[in-house]
Amino acid sequence: MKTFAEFGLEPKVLQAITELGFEEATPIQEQAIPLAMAGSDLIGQAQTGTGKTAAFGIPLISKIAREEDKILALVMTPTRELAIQVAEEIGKLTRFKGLRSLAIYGGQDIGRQIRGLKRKPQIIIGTPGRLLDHINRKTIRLDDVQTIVLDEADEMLDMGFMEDIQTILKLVPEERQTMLFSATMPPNIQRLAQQFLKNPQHVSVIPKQISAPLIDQAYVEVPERQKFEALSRLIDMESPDLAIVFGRTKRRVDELAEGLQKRGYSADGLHGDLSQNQRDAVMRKFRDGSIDVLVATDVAARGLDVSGVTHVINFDLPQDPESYVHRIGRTGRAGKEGTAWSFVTPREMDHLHLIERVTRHRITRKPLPTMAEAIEGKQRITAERLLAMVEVGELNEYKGIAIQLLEQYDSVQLLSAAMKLLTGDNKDAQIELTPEDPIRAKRRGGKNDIRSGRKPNGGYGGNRSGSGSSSGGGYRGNRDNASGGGYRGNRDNASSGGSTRGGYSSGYGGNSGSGSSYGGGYKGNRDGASRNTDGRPSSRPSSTSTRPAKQDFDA
Ligand SMILES: Nc1ncnc2c1ncn2[C@@H]1O[C@H](COP(=O)(O)OP(=O)(O)OP(=O)(O)O)[C@@H](O)[C@H]1O
Ligand SMILES: [Mg+2]
Repeated sequence: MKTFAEFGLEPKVLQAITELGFEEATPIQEQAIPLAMAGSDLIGQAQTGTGKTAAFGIPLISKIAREEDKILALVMTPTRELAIQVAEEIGKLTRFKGLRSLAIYGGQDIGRQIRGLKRKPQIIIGTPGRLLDHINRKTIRLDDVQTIVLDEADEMLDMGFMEDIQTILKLVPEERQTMLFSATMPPNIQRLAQQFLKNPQHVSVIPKQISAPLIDQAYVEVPERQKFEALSRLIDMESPDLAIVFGRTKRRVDELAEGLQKRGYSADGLHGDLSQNQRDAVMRKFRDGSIDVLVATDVAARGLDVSGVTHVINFDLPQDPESYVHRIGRTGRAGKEGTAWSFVTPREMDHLHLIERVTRHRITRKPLPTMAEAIEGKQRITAERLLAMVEVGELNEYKGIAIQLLEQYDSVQLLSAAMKLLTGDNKDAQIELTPEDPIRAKRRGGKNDIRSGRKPNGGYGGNRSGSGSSSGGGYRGNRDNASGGGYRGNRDNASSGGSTRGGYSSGYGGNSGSGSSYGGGYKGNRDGASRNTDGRPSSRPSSTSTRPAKQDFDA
């Protein structure tokens, strides 16, 4: 493992890295940083949570001088939340160097962004739709850009982004460095690479299993109508510090968040029909721990890095295996362990097996948590809270009444009653969810396969639904229809199981792990899913809440 000092970085950048607490480079950083510093175009693939952001961020900022007053680097991300997060990380890395960076994404007041642009940032991190908007208004000019990064490049390739990205890339000088990063690199990435990259170096730090090694993956077979009960038992049993629950559609997410709240959980929902203010507020609450459970569509599947996420629960399986990999990758990051659970309805078992095949990982079947396990889990938490309170002390005001009560009642009886009150059992709240259709496994490969190069984003034979051609804009790009009319490519679902450990050694301090194995190409192709870009309200059909929620992406 290399230390960052070995990369020949300037002191101010090194200082920022130290401040971030990074001691050693992760494998992707070790491989990508020297190549990127040397100016190569790059395709970088490494498991979720292994520091790809810094792998491109460090070289990118190293190339820019503080005195510059033009946009010299552009990072594109598929979602607004990710743009914000990457901008923050770049902000931290440039803290001592004093570069200016700005996040540009849909849903935020454009006037505010224009004012930000007047401060002459050298680095822009944005979602494609809003970027184009600024380009068209001439508030952003890309004539001087020297470095372009597509974070979650494969995701950005999905229809709806491809054209925007092509438009943007064509506006950037030919003489530039272009880098693509993701944990998954379906073969169709090659198309974009051929078009826009020059002799790219491939850096792949992917062991045999594509999912991150520190994630314990399990699944539960559960009929659709019992899923909510299963979820609430699972949360009780596991008592996650922070959990992300993925639902297939916006409606699903709304209903789940509301149901969980009614049952007394501290939960909130995130999807693309919320205003950006609402989205920001939910993310803020989740990051600072004022909610424990984030219920989300795939808008939260890619790139988000929230420390303390111990559990990912796929309430609905994702449509494609890549999405599974990214969703569960919200836990088990930076050398920490995590647990992923997936709910699979009996008719979705084939789909689960597809995910297992593509990710080359067996997902362990587990029984539905029993009521007894759920109660035990809740009581354990209550007892922990109670004991923490004893530790803190400062109970003098309560001691008088406690002594009085103990004189009159049995101590076990009293404490049990207090525990019951504290546990706050809201199990009576009846929660009814609108049922979702099961996800069906699609054949991967075949003549429509993207690997054949015939269809840019074809996915497994023609799944990807025609999405709403909504007024003005609709979706661009071809995208075949998919089953279940009106759906646009939903792709969530996921399952998980079995403890997979070992393999890749992260190299972050304090994490066991064994040699990183490089190279294993992973060949899964993914189906495309549609989504609208931001900054184009017209392309977002109204009341899409019952559709699979891919359009949440971007901006
Ligand atoms: N060298 C390092 N040492 C310790 N922690 C690191 C190092 N590099 C990055 N990290 C931390 O690891 C976490 C994950 O990093 P990052 O978000 O860049 O992962 P990623 O590979 O982009 O994952 P994803 O595929 O999910 O987007 C972040 O909290 C980051 O600060
Ligand atoms: Mg990332």
